[in-house]
Amino acid sequence: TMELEINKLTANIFKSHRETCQFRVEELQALQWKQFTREEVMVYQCKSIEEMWERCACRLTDAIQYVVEFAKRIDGFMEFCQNDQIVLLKAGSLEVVLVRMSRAFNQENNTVFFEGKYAGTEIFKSLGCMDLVTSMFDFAKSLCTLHLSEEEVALFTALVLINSERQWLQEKAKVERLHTHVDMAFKRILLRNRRDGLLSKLFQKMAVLKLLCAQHIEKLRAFRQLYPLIVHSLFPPLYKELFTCDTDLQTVIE
Ligand SMILES: O=S(=O)(c1cccc(C(F)(F)F)c1)N1CCc2ccc(OCc3c(Cl)cncc3Cl)cc21
Repeated sequence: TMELEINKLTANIFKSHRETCQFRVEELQALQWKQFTREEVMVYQCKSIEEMWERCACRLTDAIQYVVEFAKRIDGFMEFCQNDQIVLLKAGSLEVVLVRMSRAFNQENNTVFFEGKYAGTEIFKSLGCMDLVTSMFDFAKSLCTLHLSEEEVALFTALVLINSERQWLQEKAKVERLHTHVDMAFKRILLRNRRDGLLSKLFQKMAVLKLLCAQHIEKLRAFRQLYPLIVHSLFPPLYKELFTCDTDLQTVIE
């Protein structure tokens, strides 16, 4: 029955999230008062723009690898054609990383987990894109105020990823069917937890996610104008496949 199918999908998405969330909430909470010292902040702020960009690109790629694994474990995702799997990951992986980042945000002092400790925006100064960094911190903060449970994060990130409105999908109807089932699963959980006001708030967040991803692409384009060889030789292949348009995607889905 449909009821049974939705229950099975819900359990599968919870399990996939637990297995691929990169950092458990308990770990992140245990670390949240481990701050960088003033000296450590200085060291980061003295790094070159090239080095900080390379670090962030690598950290982001690490996070995205877990999102790729999350997607692959969602029942139905691997049944999509290769093109559609790649289209969904290209469009949605950073969005999922940004939703997950809210779990690593400390609202008391506006710091976020980065390279083993919690950092304020000032640590990212040498990236040369404090507007994007600030927007990402603001997004993480705004998501924190919704106090999402791990189940709500799991279902919301699945919904963000399996989006049948993405451009260039070849089997849109197939993606739509799974999206509808994830949507039903999410609505059931929200009703059961008496959180039904949440979905409309989350839809507003999706619009912000889109803007943040567009901003990131813009900043990457500007950076690449200045340092083409850094991007070419030092940025992870997966990062380049997902965020630049000049490579055909191979390594995304093994
Ligand atoms: O580096 S993270 O551990 C990181 C962790 C916390 C806050 C940040 C930042 F930076 F958002 F405050 C970065 N990581 C994991 C999650 C994540 C998302 C985007 C990202 O990089 C995008 C980027 C930016 Cl925002 C500016 N210039 C170059 C790049 Cl590639 C990195 C990242």
